Amino acid sequence: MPQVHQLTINIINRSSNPLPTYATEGSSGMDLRADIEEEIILQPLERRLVPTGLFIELPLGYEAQVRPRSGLAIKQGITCLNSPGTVDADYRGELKVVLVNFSSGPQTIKNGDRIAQMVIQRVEIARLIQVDEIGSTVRGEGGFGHTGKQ
Ligand SMILES: O=c1ccn([C@H]2C[C@H](O)[C@@H](COP(=O)(O)OP(=O)(O)OP(=O)(O)O)O2)c(=O)[nH]1
Ligand SMILES: [Mg+2]
Repeated sequence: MPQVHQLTINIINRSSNPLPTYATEGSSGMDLRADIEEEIILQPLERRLVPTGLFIELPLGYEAQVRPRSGLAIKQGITCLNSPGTVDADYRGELKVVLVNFSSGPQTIKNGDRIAQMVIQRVEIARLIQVDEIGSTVRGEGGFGHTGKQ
């Protein structure tokens, strides 16, 4: 699968870990690594803001999504509490990951562990126009499971 990287993004790496990379040529996300001096032990249902040591300069019209890794979720019950985390184009602070432990036992995070993945996405910047009526549809106001389960 040929992949052309047309988009370049400036990033500062103050961690001792390598820059995030796409693990395979078809990967959507680049894994983010924990940049921590001491290991973190997350107790059941405990949440923690985990630093990455990364500072990104996203072009306007893009966002970065911080998403969970499925392996961590299924093996250790660890996920991103605010999934998907939204990194705004104008954010210049450190990229951090809001981890939570949904397992029944303590879970350990070590420096350099790949704790989440970052997906770069285009976003539309919309202008809202206030009106009194909006167009009708077949679905109408039905939602939240109104079409059933099967
Ligand atoms: O998983 C995340 C989510 C957010 N952020 C950073 C970048 C983002 O631009 C900023 C604000 O995130 P968000 O808008 O989700 O949080 P908020 O609670 O609305 O804070 P703010 O009032 O600063 O927008 O925090 C992260 O580093 N990781
Ligand atoms: Mg916000």
